[in-house]
Amino acid sequence: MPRKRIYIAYTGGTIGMKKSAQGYIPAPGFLTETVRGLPEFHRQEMPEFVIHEYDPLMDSSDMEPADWQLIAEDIQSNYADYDAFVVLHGTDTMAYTASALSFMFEDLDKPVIITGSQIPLATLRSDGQVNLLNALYIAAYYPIHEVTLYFNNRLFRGSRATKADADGFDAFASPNFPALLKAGIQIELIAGSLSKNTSHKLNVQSVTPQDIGVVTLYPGMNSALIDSLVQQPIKALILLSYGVGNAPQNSALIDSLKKAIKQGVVVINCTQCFKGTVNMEGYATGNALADIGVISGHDMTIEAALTKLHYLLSKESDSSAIRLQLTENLRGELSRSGRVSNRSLVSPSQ
Ligand SMILES: NC(=O)C[C@H](N)C(=O)O
Repeated sequence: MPRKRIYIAYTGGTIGMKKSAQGYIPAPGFLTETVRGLPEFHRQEMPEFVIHEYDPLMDSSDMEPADWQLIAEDIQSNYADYDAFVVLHGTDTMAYTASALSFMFEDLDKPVIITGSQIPLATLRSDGQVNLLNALYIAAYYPIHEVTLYFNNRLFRGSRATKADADGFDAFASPNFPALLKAGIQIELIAGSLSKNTSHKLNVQSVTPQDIGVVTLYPGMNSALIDSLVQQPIKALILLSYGVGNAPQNSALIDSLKKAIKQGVVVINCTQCFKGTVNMEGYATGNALADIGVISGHDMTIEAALTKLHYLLSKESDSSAIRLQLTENLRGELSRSGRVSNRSLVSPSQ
């Protein structure tokens, strides 16, 4: 069997960084040179690969939607020439990019795996070598045709992943969906599928920056804070509520949200809990939100909710289409399928 060909897009992040007086910084050429010197990467069993280094290399904390667009277009322009794609990326916003790319790639039928490391590849005890080596191996021999995130021996669905540990090697989790694959002594497929999705042509939906508010509720929060936020020219507001989607039964807060929804702001309710799902029918405190037209974010991560909003607000101009698709399962990002209660579709003018 001919060796698979993999395109590595090195965008930046710790994996290729070098120590400087200001701390770790990305250094052009350094990752490519390091990989060239590591014999495991060039064994006969490994796929062939090319490394394309971005200019400038970025710490992922500096990334913006324009960078998601750049990565998507880079993969699109190399799509026909490679069997799979590995994106080397900083860990800080890796889950945002993974979610964004999941939505932007429509009809993806090749693997796109995002990975990186907590310690630079060229540093002793780095997790970069195993992460990159396994990502390449899995892309070649266990091709799962979706956007995924590989870290610390697990492959996650991109639209389900979240950064879960700031300084540990087990830095990512997928709290509401099982890992697609686990790499132990054996490589074990769990929730992933090796069957091809489509034979359609890849379509990349562009995203443009969108003004989106994100608010975490906390006991004693002054509703004037929400009121002042919804006075801003925002198109959507992600409310990180308590438990299964509850907010205080404070009439000033409900009135602010109601006013925003009337003005066309899409308000989506995600839980601030690490795991679990929103169910606004559960308590009166959640019901009050559903009644005014707040949309359930179900069990989406905040990364998925934010990037899905970018995707939908860039693609659609009709607000009821946006509201409907937010509750639908587009890329495996939420557990509930298209079934939605009519109340969550109350249009802003009603
Ligand atoms: N481990 C890392 O890659 C963190 C780095 N600040 C980044 O996100 O680019």
